[in-house]
Amino acid sequence: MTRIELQRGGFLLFHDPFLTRSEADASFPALLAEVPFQQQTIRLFGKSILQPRLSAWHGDAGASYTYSGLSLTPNPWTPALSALRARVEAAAGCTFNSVLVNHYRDGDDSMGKHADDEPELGENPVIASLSLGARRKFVLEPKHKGGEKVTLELGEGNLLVMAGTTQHHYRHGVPKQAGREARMNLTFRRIFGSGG
Ligand SMILES: O=C(O)CCC(=O)C(=O)O
Ligand SMILES: [Fe+2]
Repeated sequence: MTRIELQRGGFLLFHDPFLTRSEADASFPALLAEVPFQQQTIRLFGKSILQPRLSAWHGDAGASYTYSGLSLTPNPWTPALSALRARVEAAAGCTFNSVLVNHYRDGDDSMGKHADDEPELGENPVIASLSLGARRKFVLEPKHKGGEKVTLELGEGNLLVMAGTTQHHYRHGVPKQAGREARMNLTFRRIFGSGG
């Protein structure tokens, strides 16, 4: 495990490898079979846009979150998601009540730069990000001037934990990368409020 202190504040814990090869190889098809992936539409500047990836949100019944004024109820935990949650909680040393699962079908799928800083996640969220399948560049860069850019290759069952004030000072994303095979990423989170 490598600990990376971020210059502007916050830190990363990088476990590479994390899952064994056989755990990672078994998890990918199990999740494909169990998780109801959908291409979600988001509204941006008054326009409806299809997200460039598939996703699904699972969690405890109380862990609802509010998005564009809607209170969303998570899908229930599946066997593969519960097993991975237990594995990730043991490594992170904390508990999670929800997970956002993203499926990048190929190198054309991506995630724009953002910070996971919704109020439901609390002041300094611990976000544990497990990646399966093809490795993709994960870019973390400061929101404001000063501070370093960090690029990691996430995939093949490795685990990145973002903690401390990381979400206050940095944004992260997964750019397009031509020719890459399918990848899945699970960000385990703790949602506060609504009894969760
Ligand atoms: O796919 C990744 O590695 C990043 C996912 C992410 O940032 C998120 O779900 O908030
Ligand atoms: Fe994120």
